Amino acid sequence: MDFDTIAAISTPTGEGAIAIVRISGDKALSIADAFYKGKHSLKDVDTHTIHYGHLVDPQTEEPVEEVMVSVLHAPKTFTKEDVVEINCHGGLVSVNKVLDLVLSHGARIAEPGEFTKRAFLNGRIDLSQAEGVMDLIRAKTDRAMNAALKQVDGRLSDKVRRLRQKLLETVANVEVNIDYPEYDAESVTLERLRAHAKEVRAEINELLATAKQGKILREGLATAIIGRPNVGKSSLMNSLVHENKAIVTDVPGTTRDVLEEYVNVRGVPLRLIDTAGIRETEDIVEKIGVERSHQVLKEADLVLLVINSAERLTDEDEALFQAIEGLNAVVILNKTDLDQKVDAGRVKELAQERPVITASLLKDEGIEELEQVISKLFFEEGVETADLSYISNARHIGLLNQAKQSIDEALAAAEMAVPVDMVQIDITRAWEQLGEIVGENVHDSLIDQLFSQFCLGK
Ligand SMILES: Nc1nc2c(c(=O)[nH]1)N(C=O)[C@@H](CNc1ccc(C(=O)N[C@@H](CCC(=O)O)C(=O)O)cc1)CN2
Ligand SMILES: Nc1nc2c(ncn2[C@@H]2O[C@H](COP(=O)(O)OP(=O)(O)OP(=O)(O)O)[C@@H](O)[C@H]2O)c(=O)[nH]1
Ligand SMILES: [Mg+2]
Repeated sequence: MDFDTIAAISTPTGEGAIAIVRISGDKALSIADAFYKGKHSLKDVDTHTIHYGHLVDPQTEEPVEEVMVSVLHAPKTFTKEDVVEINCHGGLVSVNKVLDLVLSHGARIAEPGEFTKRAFLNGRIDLSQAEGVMDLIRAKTDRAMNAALKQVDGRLSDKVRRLRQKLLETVANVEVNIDYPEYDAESVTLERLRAHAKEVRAEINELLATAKQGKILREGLATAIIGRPNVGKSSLMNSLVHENKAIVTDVPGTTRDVLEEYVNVRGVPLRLIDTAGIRETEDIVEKIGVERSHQVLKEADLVLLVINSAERLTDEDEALFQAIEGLNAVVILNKTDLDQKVDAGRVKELAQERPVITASLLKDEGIEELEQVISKLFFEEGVETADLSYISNARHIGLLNQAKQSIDEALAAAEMAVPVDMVQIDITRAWEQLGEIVGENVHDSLIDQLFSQFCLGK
């Protein structure tokens, strides 16, 4: 396809050793060559080679930067277009000067995600692979990164293509039946269609079964630490992240706002949320914090309820147990190094089926057990798919559900002995819905919206 030449800074902003300005498009080489001075003209060098030299502003003849320039000829590049990457010194001023030079010689500044969008539009990758690229950048744990990498490699695309092929074959069968009714008795066709459709439905169900964990892998399990003031919530946060991120003091009401940290607990990504201790309070700042704590509770996938075992249970503790009714939770009886005053039997009763762990965060006791319980909660429920192909993207989940419904409708129609070409309509719809996952027949505005969520220079 014919596109203009784009450029962007492809490394994070800030000071670093090296920064890269990436250029892609027909004019990439001639643009870079206009201000590059080295041993050879960039037009004469082999593809996939890197060259030392200087950038010189042709107007002022002032040297701008000392650089290394990579030259990559189409089509074996990230975008399938000619690509030039200028590796310059990683200072804000330097890299922006280089970008300005590139832009003033005929390149246009790239939109967020535009390099990856070109890889898609030029047919190097499909839409689910492009979405995988973004997940790769955002991955917060090894596991999430592996899953994203598989998607970039086309694992999901291959699966979706196979399912579509299977549906297509049933449709082809139906066509034969319509065109040459004498070839294949309608009942035989329907029988085959039913069998194939059921197979596809089963595989879609398998994919959907990985979705819950996929979403958690991507976004982290929203884990709220709650409890009365001063019971050790912030201490728990610090123990789990193995760092002193949250302020811990012996003053009740220390944590005023909600504090978030990502942590990897035995492969389970947690989005840990430390909250303000929940109590009736007149302090205006603390009051807002307490309201936010209640809000966090509403959105939590998992609750860690901390109780001070060196004090008797209070009405506030009992109220907290009520507040977590119906939620996944682990109860932590903290401060076991002090004189024990809590009624452990009553806590067990209030916790119902939920795990209760005793801990002394001050002495670093109980954390191992808690980590074990969390990873068990996460992996026990289901399917830890061996090949790590999780579905985690809301768009994919929606489309899989739609395709499943279309197949259900086809199967229901087949049961009711409606004409076979009516059944075909439902199967074709399922085929189209699966196609949207890999980017077939998707609307331009959806494409634009998906890529605009990428970061600049990607
Ligand atoms: N300097 C630099 N590093 C980078 C990237 C980049 O664009 N520039 N990437 C950007 O994300 C990633 C690497 N991704 C890439 C993916 C495909 C191709 C590519 O040229 N593919 C061709 C040819 C493959 C081959 O030679 O075998 C193709 O698939 O046709 C290049 C980079 C990570 N590191
Ligand atoms: N003895 C003892 N003290 C602890 C233990 N865990 C935490 N503490 C102390 O309890 C006090 C409160 O701890 P924090 O972690 O700040 O408690 P919090 O629940 O976050 O308190 P707020 O933010 O005020 O709601 C601090 O002085 C901690 O050092 C423990 O296991 N044993
Ligand atoms: Mg705190």
